[in-house]
Amino acid sequence: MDTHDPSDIPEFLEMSMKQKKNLQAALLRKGQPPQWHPRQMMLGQFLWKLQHKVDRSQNFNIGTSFVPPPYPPCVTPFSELTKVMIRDLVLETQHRGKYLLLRCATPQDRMTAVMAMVEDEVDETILLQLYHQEHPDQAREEILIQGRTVIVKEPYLKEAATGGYALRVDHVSDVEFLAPTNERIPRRWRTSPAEKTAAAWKIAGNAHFNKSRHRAAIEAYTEGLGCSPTDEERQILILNRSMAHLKAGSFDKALVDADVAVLSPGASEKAPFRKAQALYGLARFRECCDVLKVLCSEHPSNTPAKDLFRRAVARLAEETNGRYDFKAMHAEAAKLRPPHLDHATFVGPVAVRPSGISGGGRGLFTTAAVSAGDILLCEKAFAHAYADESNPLNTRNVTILIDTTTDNMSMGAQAELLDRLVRKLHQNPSLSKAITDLHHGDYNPVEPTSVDGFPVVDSFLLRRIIPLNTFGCPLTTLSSHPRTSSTPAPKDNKSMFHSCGIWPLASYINHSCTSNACRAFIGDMMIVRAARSLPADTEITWRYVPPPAEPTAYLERQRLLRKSWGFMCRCGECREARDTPGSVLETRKALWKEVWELVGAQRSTVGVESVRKAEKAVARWAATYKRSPGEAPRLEVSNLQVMMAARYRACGEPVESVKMAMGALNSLGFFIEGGDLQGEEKPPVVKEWGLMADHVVDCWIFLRDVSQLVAPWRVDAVEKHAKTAYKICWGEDETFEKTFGGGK
Ligand SMILES: C[S@@+](CC[C@H](N)C(=O)[O-])C[C@H]1O[C@@H](n2cnc3c(N)ncnc32)[C@H](O)[C@@H]1O
Repeated sequence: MDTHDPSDIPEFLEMSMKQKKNLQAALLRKGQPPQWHPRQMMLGQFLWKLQHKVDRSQNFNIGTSFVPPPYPPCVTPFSELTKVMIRDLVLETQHRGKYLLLRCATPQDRMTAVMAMVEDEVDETILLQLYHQEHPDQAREEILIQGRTVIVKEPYLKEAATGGYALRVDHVSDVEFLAPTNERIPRRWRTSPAEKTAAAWKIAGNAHFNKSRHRAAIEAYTEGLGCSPTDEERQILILNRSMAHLKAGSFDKALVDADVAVLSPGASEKAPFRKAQALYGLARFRECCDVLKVLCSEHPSNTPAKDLFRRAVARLAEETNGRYDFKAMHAEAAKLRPPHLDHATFVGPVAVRPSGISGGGRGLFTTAAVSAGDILLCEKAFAHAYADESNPLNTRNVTILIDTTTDNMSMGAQAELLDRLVRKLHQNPSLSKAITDLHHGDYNPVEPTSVDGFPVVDSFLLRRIIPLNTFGCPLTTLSSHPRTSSTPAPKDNKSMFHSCGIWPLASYINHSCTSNACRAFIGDMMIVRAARSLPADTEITWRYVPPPAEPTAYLERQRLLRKSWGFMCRCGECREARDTPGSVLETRKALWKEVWELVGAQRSTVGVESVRKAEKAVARWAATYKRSPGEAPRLEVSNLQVMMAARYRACGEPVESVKMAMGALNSLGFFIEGGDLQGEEKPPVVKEWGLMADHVVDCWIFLRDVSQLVAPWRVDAVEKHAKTAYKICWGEDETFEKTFGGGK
């Protein structure tokens, strides 16, 4: 939702079509043995390219990857796989039930994938391409180290885009890196590491850790643990490994190590601290607080523990009562890049249930009555990829993933999101279900979620989940909204963003153009509020695509919904648009022209007679609808009424201008009692909130400003409604006064 879709860009479309043809040609050779080139030639070519590679840190570089048709990750235990040699492989085929034992014959190269030439035990050579191996935030360490042994399970051989052949590994769980002492390494490939003792491995591990080589550090500490360490050495190795896991984002493994350390005799205070850090990383704040409470009472001078305890208590409070310091969150988002904030998810009175919308699968429902503006959830992104919206491709390396099966393209941050998601699930299987349970269309995922004790991550499943469940997002709604942004809004794609993320619970919300909830962002936090009063057991809905800019946009909206999410919307607004005959659309077009000519923005001054004429034209337009505004909001009519309210005000007609502004709200389905400037002095009471269109807040602010001049008795009530509308759109009302000033 709201993400840039590069698949309509002609250059990319052309590239995709070309590659599709290449793929189809390659698939014709499926099952055939490849024409192998001599080993020296293949190694020479790879090394030559590596040596003559342009320094990519100095150049703008686009890496393209064409995703092959989906193939499943290996879920067969290693003991049931049989070894094959490179020469046994056939083209465009996944070799189920087989594995390759390989040694890295060259240093690695890095493009969209991590690559190296690898050889088997009879010295056959091939290019190995590993995808999604790296966490985008982490210091880049060597993954395919020359001389190291790797196992590729159920290998997939394909023609490489650059010519020749390659083993393509899309599933991180299909490759195993063997530590130097692993007994599966053939004797003639074995090298004897310099480190022989636990103490030496600890020193080696620490050296790697200090250079942010966390994989290597973890491996060294693991080797040390296999060298009969003393109790003291074991405690240090385990705690250091736990720390390296924390740094690598493997909170599950960090927790396992910390738990072992806590139970070891003579455990130091670092053990519960590591445990608390891992629990914090997994957002298990209550357990984290429990551990830290004991630690801080036993070691009152442990400052890092006290600091973490303070943060964990704050997160627990957010998670429990949904109260956030939004101003502080804005300050954090302004400072941090990427804007990944240190806050907890609050789940309000909502639950996932079968949707009431035909074909809608599951949806999110209220479990208690809520009022307009109430918080439904404030969710921390499970994964979030940031791009500076003012210059989204201002990075040296841009990745474009082109899926020729689904015709889906992702670029920059969207491609990065996939890497982030794969790494997070691979490193933290305890968190997987939140993502793998999300809607994935007709994709059939594999059953087991682990094999040989290791998590299985299906990157093709995630590739299906991402386009269906991802939200494009600004740095903050406050900084991007046309009303509060310091940069002018782009004319097209006004709510499309390059930054994006996955908010799993929010993903259960189905689409309706006549939505009843709104989302706003502060960094990687999404705030969802009720846009109207909702009784308990109401299905929450919002718009997947922006509201139509013009009456004819109905078909375009349906096309977008069908293309991206596979359904047609049948809300009141869409049914009204569908049932509107062409002749009525023609009438509306003519009326729009008439109104525009009478009071349009191109006219510097407008006489009150023209505004009255325009008002009549708008009334004729409003009479063309079959359904009430409550059922089918009339966005275009409302927009025109806002324009006329301003015109009446400029003509010195406050009563008429208030009537028009209230009319603009009524056209969106608002039902407001009192509040006009004639008759009794009754402040407006909103009985029903309507569609939360972009101009709703402006309307209320307009009403407040007019009231200040001619009817101060209504200012407080109007400002209260303005604040509620602001809270719904911007997610919070702490910045309301700064944006729109105080009421008096
Ligand atoms: C982000 S998911 C929403 C949660 C999803 N309903 C589920 O069961 O997990 C988007 C998918 O929900 C379904 N969906 C959402 N809104 C719908 C609507 N108004 N009518 C029919 N299907 C809808 C479509 O299958 C769409 O691809």
